Amino acid sequence: MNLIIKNIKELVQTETEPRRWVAGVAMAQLPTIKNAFLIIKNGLIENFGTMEEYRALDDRFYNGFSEMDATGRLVFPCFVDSHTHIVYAGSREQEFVDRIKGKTYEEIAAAGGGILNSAKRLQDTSEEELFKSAQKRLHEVINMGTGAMEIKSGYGLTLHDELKMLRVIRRLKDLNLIEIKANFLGAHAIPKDKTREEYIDLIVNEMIPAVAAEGLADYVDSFCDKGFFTPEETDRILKQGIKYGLRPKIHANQLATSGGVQVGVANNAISVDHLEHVGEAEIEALLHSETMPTLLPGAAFFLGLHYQPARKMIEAGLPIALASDYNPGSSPSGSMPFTMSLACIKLKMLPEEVINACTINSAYAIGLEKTHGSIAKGKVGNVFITQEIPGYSFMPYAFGTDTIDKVILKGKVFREARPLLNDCF
Ligand SMILES: N=CN[C@@H](CCC(=O)O)C(=O)O
Ligand SMILES: [Zn+2]
Repeated sequence: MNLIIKNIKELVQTETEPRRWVAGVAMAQLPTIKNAFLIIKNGLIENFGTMEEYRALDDRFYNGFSEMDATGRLVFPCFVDSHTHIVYAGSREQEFVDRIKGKTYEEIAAAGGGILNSAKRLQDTSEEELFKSAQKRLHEVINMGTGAMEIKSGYGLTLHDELKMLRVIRRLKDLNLIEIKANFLGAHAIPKDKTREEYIDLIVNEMIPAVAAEGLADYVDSFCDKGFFTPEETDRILKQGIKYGLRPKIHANQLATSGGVQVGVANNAISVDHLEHVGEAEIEALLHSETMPTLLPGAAFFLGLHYQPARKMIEAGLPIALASDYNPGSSPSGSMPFTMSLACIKLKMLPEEVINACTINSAYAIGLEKTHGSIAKGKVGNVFITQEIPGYSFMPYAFGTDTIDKVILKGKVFREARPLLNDCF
């Protein structure tokens, strides 16, 4: 679809020179254009600039385009959510209540709850049912401004069920307008009926070759953490994934200083995610890498863990990406606006830093920095228009408030304007 958005109060995250990511002090710089226009043609960003520049254009080229007026509103590139687990069955609010009463996430997992609880439910659920519930979650997050995402397997834990999850992800990819990357997370937990050795052999010898044979995944993951997979086990799994064309993208250092960051970097992971436990050695390893440190403050918030040392990382010169970690156990929300608020409030990141972390840097974390994550000519026309708000810092400031008015995917309106509650009176 062809669309012109005019009179934009501020067009956020504009880009004229391609960037892979932004790091260190540059994270606090956010390019924007005030009083702007944006043109989307055949689903791609065709042009943008000031309204003055717009008036100088020859409008014969834009005959027949739909028009929108964004007076008082900001336009952002859609968020890229680079870490989710939205294919799952059932929910885990009983564990939520158990944690309120004092149990820890690790205690619940060790007693057969947690990931194993979700795996049991997923094994008992058909592919069709899984698809329907994941599709609902996908629509939910698009309405909150997400325009590209990564989805993991990891609640199957058998060859049959891991493939079932990945086929659901493929179907989501095929049937939706947003770009989706699939991550094979067989190494999420050890199932009860297998020893560690048996299960890791299964991942390496059967699951990875089968996933690759059907072309079902872009990435290979491992939950490299205390009580889950060791760096040595992770290294074996990642190397086998690489052999089968899957780039590593892993869970690391959520529960302890696990060695996950180093094993990820050593295997050229595209990102290492969570990072509650990060010290000098991890920062040093990341500084000399092409690996995007990805923070998931929603999981730290929900589990009551201490927050990631974002300031220390940025001051050391690192880039940071942020993602929702939408999953039933540690982050049952896929809201990128709330992720931004948490990162500002708890990680002490600036609004400019969180916007960079949720757009261009998270696009890099799923290999989409050339097509998503900024307003640049030729990139995919996935944008959202805000309600009338004072400026971009209002979004993370007004936590929990729905500040989005419309979501546009490839130039098509996905979410129509919804009045704010105030407008109803
Ligand atoms: N940390 C590992 N995996 C998920 C949680 C999975 C679960 O508890 O179901 C996460 O990213 O937080
Ligand atoms: Zn995760």
